[in-house]
Amino acid sequence: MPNSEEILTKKLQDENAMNITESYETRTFTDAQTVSKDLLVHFEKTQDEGKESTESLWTSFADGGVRLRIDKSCPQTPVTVHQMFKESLEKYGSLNALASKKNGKWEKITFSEYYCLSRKAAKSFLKLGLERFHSVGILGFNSPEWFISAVGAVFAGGIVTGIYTTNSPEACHYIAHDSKTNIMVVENQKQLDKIMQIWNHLPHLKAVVLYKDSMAERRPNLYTMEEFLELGDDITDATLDDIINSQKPNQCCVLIYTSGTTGKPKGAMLSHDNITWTSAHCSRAGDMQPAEVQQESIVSYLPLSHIAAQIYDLWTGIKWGEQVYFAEPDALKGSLINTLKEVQPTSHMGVPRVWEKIMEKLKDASAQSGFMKKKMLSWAMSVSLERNLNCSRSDLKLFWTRLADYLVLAKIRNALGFSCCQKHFCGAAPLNTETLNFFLGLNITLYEAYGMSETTGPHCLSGPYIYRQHSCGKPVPGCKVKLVNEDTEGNGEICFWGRTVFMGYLNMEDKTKEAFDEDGWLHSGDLGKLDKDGFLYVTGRIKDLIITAGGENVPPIPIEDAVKKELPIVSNAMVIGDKKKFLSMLLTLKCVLDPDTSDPTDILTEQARDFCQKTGSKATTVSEIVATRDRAIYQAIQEGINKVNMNATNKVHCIQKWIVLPRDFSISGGELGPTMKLKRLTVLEKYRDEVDSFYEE
Ligand SMILES: Nc1ncnc2c1ncn2[C@@H]1O[C@H](COP(=O)(O)OP(=O)(O)OP(=O)(O)O)[C@@H](O)[C@H]1O
Repeated sequence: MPNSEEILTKKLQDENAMNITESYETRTFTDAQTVSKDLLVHFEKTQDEGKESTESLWTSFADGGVRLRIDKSCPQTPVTVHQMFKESLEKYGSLNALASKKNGKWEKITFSEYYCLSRKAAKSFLKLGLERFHSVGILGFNSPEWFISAVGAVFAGGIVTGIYTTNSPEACHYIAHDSKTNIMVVENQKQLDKIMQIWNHLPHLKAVVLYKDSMAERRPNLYTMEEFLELGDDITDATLDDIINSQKPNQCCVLIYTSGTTGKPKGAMLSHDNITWTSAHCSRAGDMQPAEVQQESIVSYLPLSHIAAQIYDLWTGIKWGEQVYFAEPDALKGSLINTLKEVQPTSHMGVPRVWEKIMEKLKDASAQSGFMKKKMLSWAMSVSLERNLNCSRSDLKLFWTRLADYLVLAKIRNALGFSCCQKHFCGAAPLNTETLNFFLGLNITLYEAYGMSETTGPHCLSGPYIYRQHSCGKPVPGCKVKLVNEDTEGNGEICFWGRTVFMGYLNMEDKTKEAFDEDGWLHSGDLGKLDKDGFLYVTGRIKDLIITAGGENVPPIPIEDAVKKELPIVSNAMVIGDKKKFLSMLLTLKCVLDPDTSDPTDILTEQARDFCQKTGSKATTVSEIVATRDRAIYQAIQEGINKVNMNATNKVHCIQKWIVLPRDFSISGGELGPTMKLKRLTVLEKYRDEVDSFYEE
C-alpha cells in the first residue's frame, strides 16, 4: 500500500483535472510543514469496499462519484462550489452579500469578506478534524454564521448537513449518526442541550460550535464562533487549496434529509454540479437578475435544512451576487413582515402555508376594518383578479385596474413589504386556488416552483415569461420531465432527468435503486399532466394514494381540499381508508397560534368563530366544541361533509365517519413537516385509537 506522502503526491498531480471516471481514491492530505498528526485528514478508500463505478448515475456512498447528466441540451462544463464562488468573487467582491441585525442595526459583509470568512471556517473545520466526505451538521436559524459554516464545510471537503431546529434529540442523533457528523454548529443553548444529550452516542462527533448565545458553561471541544474562526490560523492556504482543488463536481457536498412525509428521513446526496447547476439556471428561469444587471435583495427565513431555502438563499445568492438579509428567528411567528417592510426585497419565496398565513391575516384585518375600507378592498381585489384571470385588453378595464391598484392595492403591497418585489415564488407543496386567486387580486402573481429534495429543489419553475395559471411552469434548463403510466385524462407519474437530479440516498442502496428506473429517470411519486405547450400541472401524489380494502384507489388531497373549502372552520382534514372498508376523516379546527411557540392554542380564530356564530353556536374554543360535541357545529360539519360527498366521484370516495380532534396539527406536534406537508404516517400512529374507533364492528 502506498504511504501518505506518495498518496499526496499523486493527489497533487491529479488536482484540477476533473476526472469523472476516477471512482476510487486512496489519498491522505497533509501539509508536511505545518500539519500535526491529529490534523491529518485521512481518507483511505480501497477498491475492496466495493463502491459503484462513476459510470453509474447513482451511488449510496458519501465518498462516491456519479456520472453527470451532461448532454447536448446542457453541455456546460460542470463546476464545483468553490469555482462558482471564485467566479462571483471576481465580479461581485465589493458588493454587500449578507446583512444581519445586531442591536437594531443592519450589519453587512461584502462578498470578499464572506469568502475570506468561509476560508477561515474551512481551516478551523480541518483543525478540528473534519474528515473528507464527513459532515458538518448545522442546527439553527438562518444567519451569516449558517452560510459561512456551510460554505466553509464544503471548502474543507466536508458535506453540509442542515438539521431542523424543531428536531428532537433523537431525530438529531439519527442524522448526525447517519452522516458521520464530525462537527456540529449550533445556534443557541436550546440546540446545544439537545446535542449534549446525544454526544456520547455519536462516535464521529469531535467538536461543537455555538454561534449565537454566549456559553453558559465551558466544556471540552465546545467553542464559540469567534474562538472557532481563530482555530485554523496555523493551517496554510496551500493546505486548504489542495483540498479545494481535489474536489470534483460529481462528488457530494450537501446532504438534505427529507422531512419524512413518506417514512424515515432519507439523506439525499447532492453533488457540486447539482448545487452549481441549479443555482445558475433555475433562478434565471424565474428571472432572478445577476448583480451586474440589478442586485437582487432577498429575506432569508425559511429553514435552510430544506432544499428550497438553501438553494434560493444560500447557493443562488452566491452565484448571482444577491444581497441576503436575515430575518429574526421569530419570523414565522409574526416578525417577518417587519423585516420585509424594512428590506423591501426585490424577490420573495414562500411555501404555500406562508402565503396562506398572509392571506388569513389580511382577511382578518379586513373583517375588522370599517365598512368603506372593506368595500374598497373587495372592489379593488375583484377588479384586479378579473383582469389578471382574463388578461382583458379592454382600455376601460385597464383603467379601472390601474385605479384600483393605485388607490388600494399598492398600499397593501407596501404594507406587506412588497413594494419593490418583482418576483413572488411559491413552492415545496401544492398551492390552492383560493390563495393563488387572493394574491392575483392584490396584483401579485405567485410563480410556482416544483421539485423535491432529490432534484436540488426546483426542477420546474414558472416566472414572468413562463406562466400559466395552476401550472408549475416548465422544466428548468438542462432538465426534462416525462410522465409514465398515463391514465385516460393524461395524468401520469412525473419522472425527472437532468443536472438537478441527485446522486442517491446516503447509506440506502435499496431506496436509491427504487427511486430510479433502469434508464436513470428519477420517479417522483407525484401525479402530473402536461399541456400541449409543455407546461406541467401537479395533480396528485401517488405516495399518498389510499387503496381501500376493496382495491379502489382514492387520492385523498382533492377530498381534503373540498372539505376545507366547504367548511372554513376546518384547519386540517386527513382522509383515512388505506386497507379499510370505507373512508373516514380526521378534522382539526382553525386556532390562534401561541405567539411565543407558534403552537396551536385552544382559542378559535376570528374566521372559525364567525363560522360558529353563523351556525348559532357561541363557542370560542376547540375544547368547548369537542367536549360538548356542540350540536350546531357538528351538524354544520356533517352538512358540509354531505355536500362534499354529493360531488364525490363515486360512493367509495365518500366520507362515512369523522371526528374533530382536540388540537390542531403542528410541526411541534409532529403531524406536519417543516414545509407544512401532512406527515400521514405520524398522524395515523398518533391518533390510532381514534382511527380504530371508526372501524370497530
Ligand atoms: N409546486 C408544487 N406543487 C405540488 N406539490 C409539490 C410542489 N413542490 C413540491 N411538491 C411536493 O413536495 C414533494 C417534495 O418534497 P420534499 O422533497 O421537500 O420532501 P419532504 O416533504 O421534505 O419529505 P418526504 O420525501 O419525506 O415527503 C414533491 O414530491 C411533491 O409531492
